[in-house]
Amino acid sequence: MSTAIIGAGVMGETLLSGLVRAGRRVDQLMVGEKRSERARELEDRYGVAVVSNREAAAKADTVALVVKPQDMADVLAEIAPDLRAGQLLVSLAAGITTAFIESRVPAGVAVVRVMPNTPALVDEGMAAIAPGSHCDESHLAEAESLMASTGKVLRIPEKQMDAVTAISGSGPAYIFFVVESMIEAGVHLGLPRATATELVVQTLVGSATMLRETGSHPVVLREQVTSPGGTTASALRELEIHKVRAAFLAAMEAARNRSRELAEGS
Ligand SMILES: NC(=O)C1=CN([C@@H]2O[C@H](COP(=O)(O)OP(=O)(O)OC[C@H]3O[C@@H](n4cnc5c(N)ncnc54)[C@H](O)[C@@H]3O)[C@@H](O)[C@H]2O)C=CC1
Ligand SMILES: O=C(O)[C@@H]1CCC=N1
Repeated sequence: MSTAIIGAGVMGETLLSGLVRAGRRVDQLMVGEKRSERARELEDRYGVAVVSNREAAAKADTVALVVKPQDMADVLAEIAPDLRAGQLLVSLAAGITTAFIESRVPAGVAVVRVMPNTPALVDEGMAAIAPGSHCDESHLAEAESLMASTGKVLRIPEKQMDAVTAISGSGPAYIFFVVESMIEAGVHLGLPRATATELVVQTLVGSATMLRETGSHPVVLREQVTSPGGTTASALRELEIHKVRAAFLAAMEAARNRSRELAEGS
């Protein structure tokens, strides 16, 4: 089964590298990429064939669309003449609905909408997938196997996709923001930057591993750290006073709303 990736920026390369690591034959992969210097970089790095979008659409069994949401209509208009019924089109773009895609491609092309995230680069990705209206189990299973090469995959109804985008799609950026803030705070407290960085990163990895391995609720894990009248209680009080919880709610609502707007092409 050959797979084409159209749009090989950050997320397109993340998918490509994951497929290569998972053992997909490079001669069964191809890339369509607008920027020629970027195309050459990928040819050099992975030995993958870079072809025109139309050739990719005509030759591949599965076509992954990894261009920006704002570029999706143009790419679909370009490749629609080369697509055929039974082919699988997987869109990784935020906001873009399966209905948007289905209305621009030949009838019978199966469409799956995916929301991946960048930890896929280290095979710890979280991808959610939702079927379009001409999708059967084999199409969904193929999309699942594509994304499973870089991490976990969850099947969801498409109506949850904007909320999922706000959580796991954009989520790594929130975590990196928290990490950056904690490192800066460590430097303010007088620690060398390298020390602060090592402390914060390992604290993050350890806490994430505890969440995954114990399956305990985060409130339980937080309470275990919070000694009565101690340091953690003092810190958490400040986080509440500064409305960090409310800020997360507002931030994720903004991301969800932006995902909805992207569907309208803005
Ligand atoms: N970066 C991330 O963490 C995530 C990104 N996504 C989605 O992935 C998609 C791509 O995002 P990024 O990789 O971050 O953006 P990017 O800007 O790094 O990559 C987009 C690539 O598409 C190429 N491109 C644009 N028009 C093209 C055309 N007509 N034909 C061929 N290639 C074309 C660009 O040259 C660029 O290399 C977006 O739709 C985004 O919503 C989804 C989840 C996470
Ligand atoms: O920021 C964005 O629009 C994309 C979608 C989710 C993560 N990055």
